[in-house]
Amino acid sequence: MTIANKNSLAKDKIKILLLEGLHPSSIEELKLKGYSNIESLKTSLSESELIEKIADVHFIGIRSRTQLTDKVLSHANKLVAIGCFCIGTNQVDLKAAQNLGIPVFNAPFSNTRSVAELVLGEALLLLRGIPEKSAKAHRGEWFKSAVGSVEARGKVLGIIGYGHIGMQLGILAETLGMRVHFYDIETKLPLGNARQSPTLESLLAEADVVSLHVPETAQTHNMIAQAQFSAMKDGAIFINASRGTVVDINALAQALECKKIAGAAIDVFPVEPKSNDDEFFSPLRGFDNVILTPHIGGSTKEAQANIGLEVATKLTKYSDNGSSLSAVNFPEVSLPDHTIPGLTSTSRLLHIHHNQPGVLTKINNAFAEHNINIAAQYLQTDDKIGYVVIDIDSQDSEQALKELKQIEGTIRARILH
Ligand SMILES: NC(=O)C1=CN([C@@H]2O[C@H](COP(=O)(O)OP(=O)(O)OC[C@H]3O[C@@H](n4cnc5c(N)ncnc54)[C@H](O)[C@@H]3O)[C@@H](O)[C@H]2O)C=CC1
Ligand SMILES: O=C(O)C(=O)COP(=O)(O)O
Repeated sequence: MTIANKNSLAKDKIKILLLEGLHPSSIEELKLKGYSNIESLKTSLSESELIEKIADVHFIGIRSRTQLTDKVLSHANKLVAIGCFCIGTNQVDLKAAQNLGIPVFNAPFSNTRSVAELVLGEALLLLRGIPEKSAKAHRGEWFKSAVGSVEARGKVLGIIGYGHIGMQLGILAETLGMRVHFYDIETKLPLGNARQSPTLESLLAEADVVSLHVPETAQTHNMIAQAQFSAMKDGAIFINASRGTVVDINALAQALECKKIAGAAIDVFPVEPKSNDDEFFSPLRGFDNVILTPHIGGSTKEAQANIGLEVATKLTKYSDNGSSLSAVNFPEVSLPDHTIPGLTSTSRLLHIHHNQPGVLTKINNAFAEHNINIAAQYLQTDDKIGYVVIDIDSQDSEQALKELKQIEGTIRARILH
């Protein structure tokens, strides 16, 4: 049994729900830090199941399938933080979470190498027409031919979205002698001999292999549709391991049908089955020259183990000392550990508020009125919210919490320890 301040929760009362079969490293890390009240499920949950379950959960861990919508979050009365055990955070309504004072953490690097390796492997196979030849062989057909088969060496790899994955892919591809061109909305430092294309159209016109590595945003929705397929080279190879919504899937099916695109590898889909037991429907089923994979770009032993540890550590740090470093929707505060000798007799309080002028002054005035001595104070804001962490003498913690809750603009206030 862990001991807690009267107004903070004992660790064994902190309820953690982990979904989508997270790697055991996540549970190991949580347990190591003293969190034992963990429910871990292999699958995602539907909206109604989530609404029911999330009501008494303090932390939730998900991957890319679980949709934490505004509606679901409005039932998350006790939720302290969300861990996305993946890169993408588009499955969470980040604004809704922010308004409720709930930080969202992810693992921005852990599975990037896995995606880059998969994409490069697929590019090589598709340039040689292997998926088609393999499919025929499985049906008893012998299709020995060099027609349409080319080496990767000297070919142009067009990367759309030159971020963590796109850059690694570029470096790996150059080791094979590919020429790397990329398109990004930001000006990026080209690694190796890569070069940035000024427009998406110019990139599409020059690439032998086009690979997508952008996040799901309003801007990337259907960014590759009929016009973009038309702008590609005849016989180009197309790869998408980013998000299904980035590509008009029917336009891709058409481009494959008319042989504009010679082959494709698709890992992500506009609609993906909720579990391995559900049937997968797609207009791309049945094309021998298309590699279809069930959203496994980041699904390697190494990536999942690293992600489990990384995100669990971020959640326990936030829970243990209030550190919000690397939250994607929340002001980032990096804090000293409260177990540092000399700080043990202090209490730490967290205050999350709407970012409006004067909140800090009001807090300090209220504390001064009650002779509450502030040992340390950390404040960060973003355009919407402010996050202040305050260390005070332990004996004053209850009064301080009372004062914090009365400050105008307060979203949440609690005693951490
Ligand atoms: N298939 C899978 O299992 C996985 C898929 N992903 C997906 O891959 C995406 C990319 O991952 P990272 O490279 O780590 O992200 P990142 O954030 O490092 O890079 C994304 C890049 O895209 C650029 N970008 C954004 N909007 C753009 C636009 N409209 N046009 C052109 N460029 C644009 C950004 O400036 C940035 O350079 C993730 O957001 C995620 O959705 C990530 C991991 C695994
Ligand atoms: O990291 C990402 O964004 C991914 O797409 C991987 O998602 P997953 O953890 O495999 O559900």
